[in-house]
Parts: sequence; structure tokens; C-alpha cells
Amino acid sequence: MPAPFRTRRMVEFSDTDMAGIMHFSAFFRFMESAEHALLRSLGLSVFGINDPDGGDAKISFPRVSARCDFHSPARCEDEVDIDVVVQKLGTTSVTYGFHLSRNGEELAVGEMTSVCCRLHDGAKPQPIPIPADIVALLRRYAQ
Ligand SMILES: CC(C)(COP(=O)(O)OP(=O)(O)OC[C@H]1O[C@@H](n2cnc3c(N)ncnc32)[C@H](O)[C@@H]1OP(=O)(O)O)[C@@H](O)C(=O)NCCC(=O)NCCSC(=O)c1cc(O)c2ccccc2c1O
Repeated sequence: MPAPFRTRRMVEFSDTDMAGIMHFSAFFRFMESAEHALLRSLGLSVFGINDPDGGDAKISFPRVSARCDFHSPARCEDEVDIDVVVQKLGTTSVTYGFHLSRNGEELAVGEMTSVCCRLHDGAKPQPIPIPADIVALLRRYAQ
């Protein structure tokens, strides 16, 4: 099984709440930035993937689902390891799995699903099959 993509991020003061622990919304930001780092590591960008059919439209990956289970609190200046895997590659969708830990201790487990869409100005995104070259890259982290 391929190793997950791993990145690390420190918990900032602004990530915490009045109880001194990382706020639940910050876990979603950590997962999102880890996904973006995975995409960059594959030579992809969150901005402006060109339409494989040509034309001016851009390809984007809006999220249709995001969830997280919180197992142990993180605190300001903790270093959090974020492991990302591709849990499912569908026709138009990709589901990432996230495991957040501190020195090997599990903090949270999450999941996000994005859908490959063609964007037209002002119109609802149109789901399209994930381009084959992007599928091939994402398979490196497929479980
Ligand atoms: C995105 C939509 C246009 C999809 O339209 P629709 O729902 O009609 O599509 P389908 O029913 O055909 O489903 C497509 C595909 O998704 C799977 N799926 C659908 N719902 C779920 C679910 N709840 N959980 C898991 N999977 C689901 C379904 O099985 C299909 O998969 P296949 O692989 O079988 O094809 C429409 O839903 C829409 O417009 N939704 C609103 C999107 C939105 O506003 N999201 C919130 C903001 S997006 C965002 O925050 C964001 C963050 C980033 O970090 C980005 C990074 C890079 C690019 C973009 C980003 C971004 O937009």
C-alpha cells in the first residue's frame, strides 16, 4: 500500500479557542491546506487547471462533503502531522482521508469529497469526469 502524503503544521494562537484547545473549524483548515500541499507535490494547483476540452472554462474541485471526528485536543504551538490518502476515486469525485496526530498520538480523523467541475461564469459548476492525467497522479496516494 502506498505511503500517505504527510505534511506538518503548527497550531497558531488564532487556531485555538477560549478553552485553549484547537477549535474544530481549524481542523478543517488543516485538512484543506494538507490537501492543497498534496496537490502541489503532484505538480497540480488549486487554481486554474485548464479545461481538457480546451476553451476558456476552468476546472475546479468544489467540496460536496467534509467531516471530522475529534479524538484528542491539540494546543497552541503543537506540531500536527497530517497524513492524507486518496480513499476513493470515482468518476467525477475524489475522496481524501486525513489522519491528524501529534508525536504519534491520534488527534482527529477526517474525510473530504471534492467533485471535478467545469466552471462557467455565474453558472452552477458542471460535474465532469476527472481528467485521466489527474487520476493517474492521484492514484499515487490511493489506498
Ligand atoms: C459540485 C456540484 C456541482 C455537484 O453537482 P451534483 O451534486 O448534482 O453532482 P452529482 O450528484 O452528479 O455528484 C457528483 C459526484 O459527487 C459524489 N457526491 C455527491 N454528494 C456527495 C456526498 N455528500 N458525499 C460523497 N460524495 C458525494 C457523487 O457520488 C458523484 O461522484 P462520482 O465519482 O460517482 O461521479 C454541486 O453539488 C454543487 O455545486 N455543490 C456546492 C459546492 C460548494 O459550494 N461547496 C462548498 C465550497 S467549495 C470550497 O470550499 C473549495 C475549497 C477548496 O479547498 C478548493 C480547492 C480547489 C478547488 C476548489 C476548492 C473549493 O471550491
